Amino acid sequence: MTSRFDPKDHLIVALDFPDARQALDLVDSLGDACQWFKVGLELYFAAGNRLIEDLRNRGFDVFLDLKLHDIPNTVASAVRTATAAGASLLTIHACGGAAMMTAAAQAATAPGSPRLLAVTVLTSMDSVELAGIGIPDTPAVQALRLAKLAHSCGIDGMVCSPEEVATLRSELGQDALLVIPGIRPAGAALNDQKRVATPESAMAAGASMLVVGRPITRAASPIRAARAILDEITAGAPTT
Ligand SMILES: O=c1ccn([C@@H]2O[C@H](COP(=O)(O)O)[C@@H](O)[C@H]2O)c(=O)[nH]1
Repeated sequence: MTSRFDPKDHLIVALDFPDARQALDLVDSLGDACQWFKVGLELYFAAGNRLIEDLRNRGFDVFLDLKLHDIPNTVASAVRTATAAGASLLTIHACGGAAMMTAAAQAATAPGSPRLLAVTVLTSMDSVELAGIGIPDTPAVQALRLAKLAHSCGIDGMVCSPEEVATLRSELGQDALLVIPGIRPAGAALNDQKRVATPESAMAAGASMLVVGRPITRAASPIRAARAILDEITAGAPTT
């Protein structure tokens, strides 16, 4: 039996707020339109595991975007303690290398562990910024290199920009979990994002899930913005 496509399973709203009250006000304003919420560094430092528990108690799924990057032992230990928070997804930085990612993957085999996502090249970076940190390749080349490395280390999925998603999908196969920020509806402000695409084109290129922050959270009507993006997700999703 095939399960019915529901665009809510493919949209993660980034709760980039300085405190729990503002984050939960936004969540409340969306009603039941969205199922997944991302807690990043700003909100986690302010609200911690209690907010994750609160979101879970309301029936939502949580993506904890802490982008862990340290020596293997420290990252593996952090993955173990992060498991207690109850998030379903957790990020590490792929540029931490193979030993770090392998240790993280092993730590995430315990029951109740989140699925791990390796961040390849931040969507705010272009070739000039990569050159500035000593990487002469394009973001596309670097993202594919890091995604393959993460895959070989047993990491569940990858974060990349919409510009790389088609290549990663074809190289890593249908089972790879490709989670894509840098999403901007046509005409939306780019803010600090450099490698972007619309929700519809990111889905058509093979994205598993889209991460959207400001185009929803800073919209005059967050729920209207979220519904428009959900419609685009449906329009871009493969029909088979
Ligand atoms: O490469 C990356 C990795 C993570 N992010 C996060 O996604 C959201 C995007 O927010 P917008 O407001 O839609 O730009 C944000 O929380 C980032 O920390 C990313 O943008 N790029």
